[in-house]
Amino acid sequence: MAIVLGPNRYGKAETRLVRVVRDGESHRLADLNVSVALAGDLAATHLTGDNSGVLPTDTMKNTVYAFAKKHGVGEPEEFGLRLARHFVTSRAQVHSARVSIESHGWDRLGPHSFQRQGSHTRTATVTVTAEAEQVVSGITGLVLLNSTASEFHGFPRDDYTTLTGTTDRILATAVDARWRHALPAGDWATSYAGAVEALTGAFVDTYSYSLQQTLYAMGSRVLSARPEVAEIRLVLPNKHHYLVDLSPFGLANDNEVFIAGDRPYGLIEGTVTRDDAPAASAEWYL
Ligand SMILES: O=c1[nH]c(=O)c2[nH]c(=O)[nH]c2[nH]1
Repeated sequence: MAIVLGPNRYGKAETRLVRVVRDGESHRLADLNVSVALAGDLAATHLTGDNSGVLPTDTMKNTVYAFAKKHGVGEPEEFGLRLARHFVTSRAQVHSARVSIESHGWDRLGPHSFQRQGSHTRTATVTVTAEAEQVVSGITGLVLLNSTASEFHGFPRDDYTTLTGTTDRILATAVDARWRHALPAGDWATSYAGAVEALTGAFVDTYSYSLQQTLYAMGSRVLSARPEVAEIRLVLPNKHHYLVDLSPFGLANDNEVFIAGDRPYGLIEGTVTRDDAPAASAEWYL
């Protein structure tokens, strides 16, 4: 009996790329999850650890970002073909390249503001006792992004601070909001639609120096627009987008190519309330 190496491949999975195209004031967005898998003459590394034919998966990731800058993204099929052809034609050991792409769609809210397509969830929680009824409405998973008009600087530094301040960054979050009604809304559908419009409108309109500032603007806009809402609680993950350093490849990156971070993320939480808001039921505080 002989033991032999069967089919194998390797690559970098799930490179999260956000490419901003800055057409003057108006921006466009590509948001991809790119997985590369190469196959070919790869026996040596498996059998003896000889890596002379093993293009690092780190290089594959860099290629995704560099190509996004150099050539743009275009349709995912086009971007995938460009990458796969590159790996097959540039390395003799690589006989096959598979590039799989998930492309997340975004709807436009403004020149540099977007709402991710897909599901967000409307929520409603009512609490009834002999004394009172409380209605809490909400939304979760509403993903919003501004590709500019966001800065973060002026923060304190200590021995562990490495973050550099920025005057132009992507600001993105998945809105998780709950608001309690002071008055029965009468028309719950109109109330909900108006609250969501206020949340997204404030996100779009606020030139942001911190996600905390945006949170307060969003909460205030809901209270201003909807007299029936007494108080709103917002939980906003800061979905970080890291600027890719393309200088090793001789490429500039003028806020065009980003790594969409996964974890960890900042989590900004806050309540915006009316000073004359009626008392909440105990459940609101749990
Ligand atoms: O809007 C922000 N608020 C923060 O508190 C913070 N902290 C951080 O590292 N980046 C950011 N961004």
